[in-house]
Amino acid sequence: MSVSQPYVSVRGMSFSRGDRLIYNNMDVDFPRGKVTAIMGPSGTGKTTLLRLIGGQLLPDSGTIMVDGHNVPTLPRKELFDLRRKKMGMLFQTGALFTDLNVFDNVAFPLRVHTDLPESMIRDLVLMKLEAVGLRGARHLSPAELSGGMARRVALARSIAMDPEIIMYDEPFTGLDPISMGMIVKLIRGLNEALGLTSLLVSHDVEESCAIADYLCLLSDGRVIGFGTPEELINEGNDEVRQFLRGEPDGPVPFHYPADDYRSDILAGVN
Ligand SMILES: Nc1ncnc2c1ncn2[C@@H]1O[C@H](COP(=O)(O)OP(=O)(O)OP(=O)(O)O)[C@@H](O)[C@H]1O
Repeated sequence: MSVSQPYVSVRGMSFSRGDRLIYNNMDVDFPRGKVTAIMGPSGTGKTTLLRLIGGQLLPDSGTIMVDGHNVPTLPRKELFDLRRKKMGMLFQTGALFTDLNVFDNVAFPLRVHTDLPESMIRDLVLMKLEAVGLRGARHLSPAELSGGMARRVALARSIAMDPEIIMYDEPFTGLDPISMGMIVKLIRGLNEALGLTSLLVSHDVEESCAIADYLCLLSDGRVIGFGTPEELINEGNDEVRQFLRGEPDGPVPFHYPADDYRSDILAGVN
């Protein structure tokens, strides 16, 4: 799919881990102001793609334009500025600081990256906490929060600096259905309220279809489908439909590439 004004535009991008080619000359555009869910079999490279967009990993070749800046060639300082001013990231491992309370966790990026007076930081933090429904929980410590609340505080922290794009990696993992529903609603709501571009990596087909404007399906180092959930469910190729319907048998292989099984067993080495 070609997008008229993408916020992120990847062209001819290749990336390997050791001798494993994760991306092979990939092109993809992520539309501005929309929620795009990036999906695909385990180990395809979804998290890797977010890290490439965030400049934490460098591609072997190709361009990764974020709002007109080619991330892989940005000097260090400009990359930090881009990340700080425009990108919010919510990684599953992005734990809260356990020795800071909820308020101070959300205030942290503002205190580190801005010279704003404390009175303004207070207003901003309360605004972000209000947006995730936890203004009343600001004095609690992370140990006093449920998993779902902690995820919402992390979300408030990741929007503290008013990013233009926010990348979520598996934001629903480990949440009970109610907390999951709240996060789904929040991701969608924040996208609209703040005019964000959102990229969401998730395995949850139902939740992703419910909030995403577009789905981007990756397999074997390339995009195998890009479109609205309806388009892909109704018109996607066999591989796309296999994935969205959760069918174990189909064109997407169950096995990670391996040597011949029989010779592997007989070789007797690990
Ligand atoms: N730090 C690393 N060093 C070496 N290989 C890595 C590293 N991180 C990831 N990989 C490999 O890169 C590939 C892509 O990993 P990635 O985590 O991006 O996949 P994913 O699609 O997000 O998977 P999942 O859905 O299981 O989270 C995998 O084969 C993984 O084994």
